[in-house]
Amino acid sequence: MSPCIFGYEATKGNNYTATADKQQQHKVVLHYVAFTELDLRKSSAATKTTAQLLFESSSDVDKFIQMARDLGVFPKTRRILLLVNPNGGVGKAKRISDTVVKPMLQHSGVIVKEQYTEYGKHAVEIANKLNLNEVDSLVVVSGDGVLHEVINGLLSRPDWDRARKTSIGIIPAGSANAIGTSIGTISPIVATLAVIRGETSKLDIFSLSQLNKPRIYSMLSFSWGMMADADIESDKYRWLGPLRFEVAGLIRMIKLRRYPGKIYVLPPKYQETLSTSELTPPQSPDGREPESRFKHLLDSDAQEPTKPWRLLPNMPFYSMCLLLNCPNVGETIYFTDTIRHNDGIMRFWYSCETRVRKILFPFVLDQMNGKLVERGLMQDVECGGILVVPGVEGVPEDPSSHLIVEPDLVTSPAAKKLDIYQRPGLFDVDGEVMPTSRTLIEIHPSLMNLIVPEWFFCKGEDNIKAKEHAEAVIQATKNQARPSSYAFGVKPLSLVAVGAVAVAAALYLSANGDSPLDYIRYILAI
Ligand SMILES: Nc1ncnc2c1ncn2[C@@H]1O[C@H](COP(=O)(O)OP(=O)(O)OP(=O)(O)O)[C@@H](O)[C@H]1O
Repeated sequence: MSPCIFGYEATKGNNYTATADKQQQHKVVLHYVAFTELDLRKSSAATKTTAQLLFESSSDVDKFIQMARDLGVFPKTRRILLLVNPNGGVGKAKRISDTVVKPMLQHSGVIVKEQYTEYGKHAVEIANKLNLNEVDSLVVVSGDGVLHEVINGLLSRPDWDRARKTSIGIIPAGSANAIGTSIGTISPIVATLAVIRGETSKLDIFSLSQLNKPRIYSMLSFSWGMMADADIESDKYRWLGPLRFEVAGLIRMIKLRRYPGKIYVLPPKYQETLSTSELTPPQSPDGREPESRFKHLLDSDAQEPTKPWRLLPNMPFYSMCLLLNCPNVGETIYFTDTIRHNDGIMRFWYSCETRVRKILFPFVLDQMNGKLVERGLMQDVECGGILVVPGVEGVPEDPSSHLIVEPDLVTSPAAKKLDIYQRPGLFDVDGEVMPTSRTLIEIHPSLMNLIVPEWFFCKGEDNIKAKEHAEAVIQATKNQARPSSYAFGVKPLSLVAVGAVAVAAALYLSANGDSPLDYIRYILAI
């Protein structure tokens, strides 16, 4: 990859003589990023460095700078609001901001205002109140959670249609960092370079509607079942960093739950089959964002959805469901290469599998190589909309809110025999919990603009250079032997985690009078 300039400093000294002190010469220092790896999913993929150009006169310096600007070599002047979550990840956001982001922005010509988020959901408020005349891009130094808040703050404004055009960016500094990993900006240097250069690609957004509740917007994922539980429960192990997902996932996989419910889907690209008058969405009474045309399905007294909706087969008990907008679920889970954040399609995976060994091994062995979905563990559905009808509704942590809405699925003798989970399973949207109830999920293709590296290739965008680079990266990823820190496809730290959990489980079982051998037999036999 060619080096990429992100800023410069010009000094004008005395006119040139062979003996002049170098410090006093006319010079331009170019700040640029050099790439050391082709696979930009690695945090060590790039380094920043400088080159010095000497000129004979100050007018030569001016001419050079003007020419470089005209040719687009230097970044364009823009105004950025930088939101830093001091608590993101294990508190690394502040360090990344101070040691990488701000020093790089200093010479870029980009005008920056920095603000710390002070409490949960603060970023929603900031994006909601932002003066759009003063900011061109809203960039977070955080995990995916704060970007989710920014999107929700912008899209819930009365002037959402203008706000959605403000470009948004992320410098990954959280635990999962799914968006940054997916677009190849996991290195803070590459991410900051992308923010400075300001190239954007379209971003599809999912909206999640529930009866009488404000709509929620998602740029990344919706899940229910094993993966949702593992993601949300992993918050207890935040101190472990990205490893927290593996530990929580393992615990949840060992005792899988069956969740009762039904899921209906619309055909993919359904919107394109509608006439223009059908496409114009009805405005909500307060003039806010357009309402859903399928809003009537949210009423629990509504009839079963009819054509073009269809009920997914293998109902009515799930072990996991996942809707995803990009290839990575996190830094350590590369799910599939078949999704892009701007392809206008919803891809949904679900599984009714509850045999531990059938789930555990693919998740341990294939979580980094994109083969998780190739194993047939999960059914893959392309769709244009989803209606999720859980058998038990409520706020998971509030027992007084729990309501069995599908008694046949939950309390029938057949359900009891299958040990169906009697409480609401967690609904996880972009890593945040939402109430578990009838939910309509719709796609809004290309609704927002996401800052990406200028070589990032997205289907439908005609950029040959970016396409070639993307293909080279995919090929390199497929060909590469696993990084040396992996043994038998598993990170040593994961092995330590697996070992620690196994020992803890054995001790726990011994304390309860059970034999650890019975436990191992139980896992292998189910
Ligand atoms: N100053 C703060 N104090 C406490 N919580 C905060 C603060 N600022 C933001 N938050 C909350 O921190 C949560 C997590 O933030 P973030 O997404 O940056 O990190 P993460 O969860 O570690 O990363 P990821 O989302 O990639 O897993 C968000 O829900 C946000 O509301």
